[in-house]
Amino acid sequence: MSQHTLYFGTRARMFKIANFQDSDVKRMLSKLLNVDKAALPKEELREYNEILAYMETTYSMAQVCLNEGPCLPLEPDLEEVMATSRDQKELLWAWQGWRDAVGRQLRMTFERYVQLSNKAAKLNGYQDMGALWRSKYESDTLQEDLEQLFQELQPLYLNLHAYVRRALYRFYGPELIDLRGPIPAHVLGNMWAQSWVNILDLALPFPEKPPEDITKIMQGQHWKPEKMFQEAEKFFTSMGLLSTPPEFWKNSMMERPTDGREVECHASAWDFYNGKDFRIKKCTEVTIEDLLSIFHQMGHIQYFLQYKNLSVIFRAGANPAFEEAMGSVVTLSASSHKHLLNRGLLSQQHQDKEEEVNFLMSVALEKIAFIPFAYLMDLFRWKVFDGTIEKDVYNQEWWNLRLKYQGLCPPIPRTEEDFDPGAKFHISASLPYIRYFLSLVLQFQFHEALCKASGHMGPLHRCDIYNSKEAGKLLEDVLKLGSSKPWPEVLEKMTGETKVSTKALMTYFKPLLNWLVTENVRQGEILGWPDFSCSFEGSC
Ligand SMILES: CC(=O)N[C@@H](CC(=O)O)C(=O)NC[C@H](CC1(C(=O)N[C@@H](Cc2ccc(O)cc2)C(=O)O)CCCC1)C(=O)O
Ligand SMILES: [Zn+2]
Repeated sequence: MSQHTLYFGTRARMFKIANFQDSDVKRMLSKLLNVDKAALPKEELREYNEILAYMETTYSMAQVCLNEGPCLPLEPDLEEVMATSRDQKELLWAWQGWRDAVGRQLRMTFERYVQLSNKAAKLNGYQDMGALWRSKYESDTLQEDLEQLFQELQPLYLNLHAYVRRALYRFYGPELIDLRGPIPAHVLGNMWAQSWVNILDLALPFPEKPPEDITKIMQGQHWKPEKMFQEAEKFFTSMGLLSTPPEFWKNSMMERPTDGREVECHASAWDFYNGKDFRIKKCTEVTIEDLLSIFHQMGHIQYFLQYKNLSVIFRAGANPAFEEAMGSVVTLSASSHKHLLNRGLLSQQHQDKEEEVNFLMSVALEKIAFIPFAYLMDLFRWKVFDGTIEKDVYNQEWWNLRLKYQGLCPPIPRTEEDFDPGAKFHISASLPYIRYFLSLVLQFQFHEALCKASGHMGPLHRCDIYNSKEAGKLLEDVLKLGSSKPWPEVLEKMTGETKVSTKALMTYFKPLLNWLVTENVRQGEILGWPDFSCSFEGSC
């Protein structure tokens, strides 16, 4: 891919785009001009690739060892501890151990990664790598638009944060939780506190009506990873979309290898750009969380399949957030009560009002909790690339953003020996992240449009587009355009709107927001974290 990019990128530089009339040719030339890291001189490209390999290998090989016991990898062991342990000392052990094993090791390398990234960006005509990443969205008001979306979602996040803080206070007590302060980052059920769905049991609005445990039902029905992949594929084919070719089933890695091979377990979907070979690599566990993640990956595969006949220059999503939203929009239907009941993964026929609030809470703990995290991940990196954040304050600036946007603080003091952002996959793998923030808003906008096309009546959170050929046709018309048209045109084709809007997301969560506001008023909650004075240097 790098050779192809360099060869055609170099030749594209011989032409002045302004001299062309055909909009497709102009679009192709402008995309070819960006050769990303291939612009680096040979020596520095080699060093850059070594740095990327070192960061990703460090991340994928890292383990945290018990005193005299075994060493635990991130997937599935440390993630399991973070998800299920309710012992804050054990949570702290995993949280700190992971950051010592990964973040600390990457600190120096990351500084060199920033230098080489910015050099590559400049050689492509960009101010810095952040500017190159943002250029994928073809908008000169991107940062303002993103801030506007974030502000519109604040009421929802602040109410959820206050409510969850109260739930954690009830369980862990005042010595750990300050009802007017930020939440310690290790008790939210996830290594990066980016999704809080694993503490649903502590935050269930109506605990006397707990939802059925779908993971237990899957294991009881002897689900295997392959069946999970087939289930995800069936969702797409039920809508009249494309099935996966035989190579997919032959070449994908669906489970962690048992032959001793060390693999990067973070799930990913791969297009080999030959129109035939498409793969998913995942260390699958039989859980509902992994089933939904496979739906997400299969969404990437469906996009690859739909645009495989386009010129290779246009084989990408309309913008990176479209790619992410295509997989996630399907999970909104797949995780609905109606769908899970229809697929035999739930037995309870209907949900009453209170069970519906419980359900919406579980979706909010996954999707609303994620908003500020997804926003700050690249706010941090953009500032690192443009020099606003200097290398000797990487970690304290990271925690300033975690406090400001997520209302979290580190459970123990952090120093500049640490490099906590490096403990997140996408930072060690140099994968941009703002795509997930934008995808969160887009996926609800798509969900609303697809539900309408499928003839769904009633609340958005009860919609399931499974089996809808109309929704499938709408999706297909968008997916097969790839990145050949400006994304506002593609958005309009799907939703009738040319702007990203939080309206659909707010509609989906309206019943929950009403309940949250009432509950928080009843408890006299403070929204936000005015008491952010942490006891010692920046920790809770
Ligand atoms: C060659 C290559 O790089 N391919 C790309 C795809 C492409 O560019 O074509 C790719 O496979 N990227 C991997 C990444 C994997 C996952 C992820 O990392 N998710 C984020 C954010 C998130 C969190 C919750 C959620 O519900 C949805 C997303 C995280 O876990 O932090 C892990 C589980 C889900 C998605 C992905 O699929 O996006
Ligand atoms: Zn994705």
